[in-house]
Amino acid sequence: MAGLDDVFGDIYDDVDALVLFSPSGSYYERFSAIDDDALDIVVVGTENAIGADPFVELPIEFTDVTERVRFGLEGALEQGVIEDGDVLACATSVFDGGIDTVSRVRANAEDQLGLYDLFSKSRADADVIKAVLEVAINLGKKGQKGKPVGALFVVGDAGNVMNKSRPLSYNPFEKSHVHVGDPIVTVMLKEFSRLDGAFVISDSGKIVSAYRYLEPAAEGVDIPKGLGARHMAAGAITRDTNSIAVVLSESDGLVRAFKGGELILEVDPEAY
Ligand SMILES: Nc1ncnc2c1ncn2[C@@H]1O[C@H](COP(=O)(O)OP(=O)(O)OP(=O)(O)O)[C@@H](O)[C@H]1O
Ligand SMILES: [Mn+2]
Repeated sequence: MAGLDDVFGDIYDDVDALVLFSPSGSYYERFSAIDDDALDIVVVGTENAIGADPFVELPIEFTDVTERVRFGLEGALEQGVIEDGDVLACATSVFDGGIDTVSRVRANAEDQLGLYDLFSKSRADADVIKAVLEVAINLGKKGQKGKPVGALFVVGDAGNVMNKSRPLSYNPFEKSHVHVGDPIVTVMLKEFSRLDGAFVISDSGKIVSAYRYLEPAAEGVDIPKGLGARHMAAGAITRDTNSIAVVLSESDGLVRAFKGGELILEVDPEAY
């Protein structure tokens, strides 16, 4: 009689690599001990606490498993750890706790979201982009005194962004040296996001200005219908400069990221 291995075994039959998402140290060691030279093991996670090599870093702990896997594979392809067409067994956690699910996926280089590029190939530091994304997600979760709030952050290439925008009000960051990673910044950004305009942040994370009205050239920008002026300006400034933009929508509550004039990422803060 056939055992479960004969049935479920198809899932990991002839895979080129095993991709472990945020494994515990002991879990990782059990797989590293497998005696099979043809089987590569790749670890993906928000931090490499277990010192795995190769390792692919996630910018956020995607709660959507499809996004988590796609981002991980995009990063692994980009780093040359796996190849286009490789068959992978991706082991991850869908429910709370440890790894509970294995998906069989074929790596497809043409099916890239550009999500990995957003972090690794932008002018701004990956940590800065990650911090801004976190601020936007937190702002989206809590709103401003319970009311939904919108916000627009333009990150990187700040000199050019300043040249293609003008002030709507005095700049509270004029003489300050605050950085997106600083604990006080979340409070400040939350406070200042009540008023109009965009925050401009440098490659290294310094907050250059609040209250900027963006005036980029809008041609060649193809953002989804239904999004308004804030999203249009966000998309356009990333085409007109070497920046990326993170937008929290006041009307639908979603956080979106743009690069090169295109929508790259869309997440629901409530899911984090
Ligand atoms: N060019 C711009 N630069 C900076 N901020 C802008 C720009 N255009 C609009 N905004 C800001 O976006 C706010 C909302 O505008 P609008 O409703 O048209 O955008 P939206 O894309 O629909 O965003 P939301 O989903 O948050 O409503 C404006 O009140 C303004 O603060
Ligand atoms: Mn609107």
